[in-house]
Amino acid sequence: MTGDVVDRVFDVLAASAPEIRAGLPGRRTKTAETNESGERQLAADLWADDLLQERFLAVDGVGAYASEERETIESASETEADDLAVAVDPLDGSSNLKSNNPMGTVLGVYEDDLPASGRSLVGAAFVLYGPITTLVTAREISGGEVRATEYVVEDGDRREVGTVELPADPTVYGFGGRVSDWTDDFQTHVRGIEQETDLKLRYGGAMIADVSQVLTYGGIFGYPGLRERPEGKLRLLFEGAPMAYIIEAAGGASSDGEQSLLDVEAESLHQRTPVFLGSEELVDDVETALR
Ligand SMILES: O=P(O)(O)OC[C@H]1O[C@](O)(COP(=O)(O)O)[C@@H](O)[C@@H]1O
Ligand SMILES: [Mg+2]
Ligand SMILES: [Mg+2]
Repeated sequence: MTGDVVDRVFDVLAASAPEIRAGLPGRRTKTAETNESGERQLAADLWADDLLQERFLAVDGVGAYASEERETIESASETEADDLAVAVDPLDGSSNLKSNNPMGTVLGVYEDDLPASGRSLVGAAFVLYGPITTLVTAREISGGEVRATEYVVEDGDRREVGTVELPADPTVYGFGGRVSDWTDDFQTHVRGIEQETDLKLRYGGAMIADVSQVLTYGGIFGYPGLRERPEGKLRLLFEGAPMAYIIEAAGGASSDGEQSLLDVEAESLHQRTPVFLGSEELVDDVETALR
């Protein structure tokens, strides 16, 4: 039953992706509005949020919709006690719209009322609007095993490409924020990566696109806690936990600097957290450096 609802949510995301993509060209301008995180919203952010709210709340078995771009949780017109909640970053990396660089959509499907920790996730997915539109999903397949699968989205349908597994030999790294805003410990750690490893820098300013490189080539993506903002930038419910669910399903690891992002307690809907996602040994190294 839960698995069926999760599948329907993934289907709706796949069906909506080409439509969202097609609606982007005319919506690259900033509006006068700001979201709960204090960021100026683009016309595209607001439009994709409205579209996804309507679509997901119409799914049988989905009772609630929450998003980075709206203050409060929206409920379906008719709800049941065991309904699932969908939490969405409608456009991740939307500042890339101006320069025409890749962006994405992220979602988590939670079985508990929001805010809930990543341990309540029963599914997560992201769409990458790159040269082609791809969808990566993660959900339980049997007996507690969660699998990540990649699809190509064509004509609103998803065609399976295969299981996603991080390569054993990592090759890329990328960290967000300004270097001067990083803590001394984190600066030292990154200098070590630059000078003592063979990893190549890959950073594009959209978490989805950067994590997709990590899923493909192995490595690490992170947005650390900053000197003036120890909680970092990315949001736990809409970005950190869903991506952690996916990367852990693909054989990688996640961390807020101390523990798996799935174990971070969720106290508020728009809560931020430092985010590290990638190959297990590289995530372990960050935890050691920040300890
Ligand atoms: O420009 P910065 O500070 O490096 O931040 C980039 C990060 O912020 C984000 O754009 C935040 O996501 P939104 O675009 O959904 O607000 C991430 O995708 C990206 O990793
Ligand atoms: Mg985002
Ligand atoms: Mg966003």
